[in-house]
Amino acid sequence: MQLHKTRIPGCFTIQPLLFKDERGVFVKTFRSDVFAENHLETHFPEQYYSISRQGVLRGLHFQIPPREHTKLVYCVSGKVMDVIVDLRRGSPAFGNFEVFELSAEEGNMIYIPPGLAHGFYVTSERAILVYNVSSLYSPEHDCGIHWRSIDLPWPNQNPILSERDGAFPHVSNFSSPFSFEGGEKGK
Ligand SMILES: Cc1cn([C@H]2C[C@H](O)[C@@H](COP(=O)(O)OP(=O)(O)O[C@H]3O[C@@H](C)C(=O)[C@@H](O)[C@H]3O)O2)c(=O)[nH]c1=O
Repeated sequence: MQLHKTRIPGCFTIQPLLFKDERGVFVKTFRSDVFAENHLETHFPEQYYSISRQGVLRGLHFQIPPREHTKLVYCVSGKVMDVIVDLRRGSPAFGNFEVFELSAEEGNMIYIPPGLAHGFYVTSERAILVYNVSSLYSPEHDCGIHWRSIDLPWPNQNPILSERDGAFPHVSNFSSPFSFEGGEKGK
């Protein structure tokens, strides 16, 4: 399992080992010892996955304080263009975004600290994304910003969206409740 820093402090890409043989592939997606050694979150009380078809865009989502959480995200079928945006006031990367390709073939993962918005666009025929989150779902704290309010290189300007995602505020109308403490896990 290899961890790589991104340009957004506290956000990492993680490459697990892929054991391939004639049967297929074996992938270990979480090791609490490796995460603890790297000062990453090890407590993930909820896990879930979504299945989406090509052209679907989900995001850009986050839970606000006091129910903010870390997400560990990976793709077990297909591939997606995955994006994060730093919403932490005082962060050296405040307002910046990063774009990654997550794919079942690569088995790569992204570790997203609290205060980052997350979303993705499905580039394969179908994609299954798995999430581990460090606190329980709270509908009252589950928020988002509009996907088009950040200058992201979306491959499609007319994606398949949920009604909720289409109604999220523009980032300029969103008063961020997140601040960068400089002591984020993984720093
Ligand atoms: C996220 C979530 C949703 N739900 C419910 C609410 C709703 O009825 C249904 C589908 O929810 P959504 O439309 O929010 O699903 P979706 O748009 O796939 O939401 C996800 O988007 C990506 C980008 C993320 O980063 C995830 O953390 C999550 O926010 O599932 C839960 O019960 N628990 C949860 O943890």
